[in-house]
Amino acid sequence: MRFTDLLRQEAGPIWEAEKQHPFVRGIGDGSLPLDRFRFYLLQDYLFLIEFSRIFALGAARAGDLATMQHFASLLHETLHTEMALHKRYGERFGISPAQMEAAEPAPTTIAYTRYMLEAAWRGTTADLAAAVLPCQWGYAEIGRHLKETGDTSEANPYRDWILLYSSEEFKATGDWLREHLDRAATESGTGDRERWRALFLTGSRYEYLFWEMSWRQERWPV
Ligand SMILES: Cc1ncc(CN)c(N)n1
Repeated sequence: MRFTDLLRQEAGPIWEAEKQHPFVRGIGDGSLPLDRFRFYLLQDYLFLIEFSRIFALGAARAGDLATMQHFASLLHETLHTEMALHKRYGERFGISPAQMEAAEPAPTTIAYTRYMLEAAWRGTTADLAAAVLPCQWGYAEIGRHLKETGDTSEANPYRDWILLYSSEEFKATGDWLREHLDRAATESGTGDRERWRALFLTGSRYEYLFWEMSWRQERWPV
């Protein structure tokens, strides 16, 4: 069994809780209140800016040209394809990209992005892959799940979200990160694999928390 399959198996209950989360279900059937999606959109825009820095670090750290190219294309996809989706949704809400960029990050957005950035900054490109896999692989899985079970008609305001995250192009980004981590796992000892396991599980929990934050429209208490 692939190392990343073992990680996915262990994180099963967390990933299932994500699929059952009212925010995710609401995207799927289009019932999510718009103010909750608007909150998510701004936080996710800020999230993606920090997320992009992680891929830039991956490119800088890469041990070979092919790995550098993969991280550079992940960086490009995030900055140009994913963020373009967010900008289009922003337009529908009458929010400009500059306003999105100036939004105040909520506690969970800061905690999650800094958690990943720290792992990427201190570790190897395999550590980086373990930390970001729950994002790329997780969104691809949720996107596919919602495409299969949800409403992708024009009536669903979140249709474009579902279509992007269920696309083959998006799935390929997570597939490559999995291969990168699996390759490292075959050449590493228990200590490394344990660290990657912890990064993957904590990342998965933060993914859940991000839905929860958006559902509750989390704010600083004081
Ligand atoms: C919180 C979160 N996690 C993952 C993704 C997919 N890159 C995202 N846009 N936002």
